[in-house]
Amino acid sequence: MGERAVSIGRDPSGPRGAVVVGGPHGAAPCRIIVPVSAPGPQTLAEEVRALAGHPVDLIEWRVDALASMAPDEIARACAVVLGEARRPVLATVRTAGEGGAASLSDTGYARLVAWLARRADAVDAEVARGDGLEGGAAALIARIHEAGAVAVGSHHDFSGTAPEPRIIDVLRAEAEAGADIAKIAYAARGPLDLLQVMDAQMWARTGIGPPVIAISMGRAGAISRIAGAPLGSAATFATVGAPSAPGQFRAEQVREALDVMEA
Ligand SMILES: O=C1C[C@@](O)(C(=O)O)C[C@@H](O)[C@@H]1O
Repeated sequence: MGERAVSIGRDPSGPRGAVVVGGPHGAAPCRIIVPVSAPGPQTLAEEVRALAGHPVDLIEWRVDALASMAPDEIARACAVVLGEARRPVLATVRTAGEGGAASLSDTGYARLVAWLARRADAVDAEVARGDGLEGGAAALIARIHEAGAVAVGSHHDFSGTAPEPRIIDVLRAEAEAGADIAKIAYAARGPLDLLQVMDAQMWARTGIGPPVIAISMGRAGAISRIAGAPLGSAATFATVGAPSAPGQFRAEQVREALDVMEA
């Protein structure tokens, strides 16, 4: 287990191409994901274009950063991001309970996620949202798969870090719900929190199946963002423009660090 590789990109020969995440431990490189979080279509177009020339493997579009969540505005922004992107796009609707800006009912969230899954290359699925849905997180992820996108299971806690067994349980629950990639992010209140997250990642990389992204947010957790493949990290988030979470480094800094860690 833990050797699974996931190809992200619904049209590998198209302008956004495809990127493989995960694969054999040690050999599979950690991918760099850069968020774009402009408030509207015009500024998003500029933000996506500005990624050219930077070491970006995947683009994360933070849908919740839009100034208006009206369906027309989301559709316009989506067309711009997918049209301008030259890397596969992961669409993320981060809800207020998990550190984002989207205030949606569980069914409204599921509807938007399914809509995005018919367009984007991959979609983030907050597994906790599944609790309020018929069929739970597994049904949410099944809708993403039916729509032809890769599902990234996620869980975020900006208030602190859970004990390691709980972190492993969350990653396992994401995998059991059908996520192609399992991701967690916890705020580090100190170095011991970082170690809980890193230990959980190293256990999960062989124990649960899908590639794992485990992030310890904030200064004390910074090493988790550059640990790379040797410590079981399938991908990491880095910035070109504005950061989307505490402790993110610039994409160039991460590229250099990963080159050292993965040499
Ligand atoms: O899940 C994550 C990870 C993240 O929270 C981070 O800490 O880098 C940044 C978010 O944009 C992304 O959706």
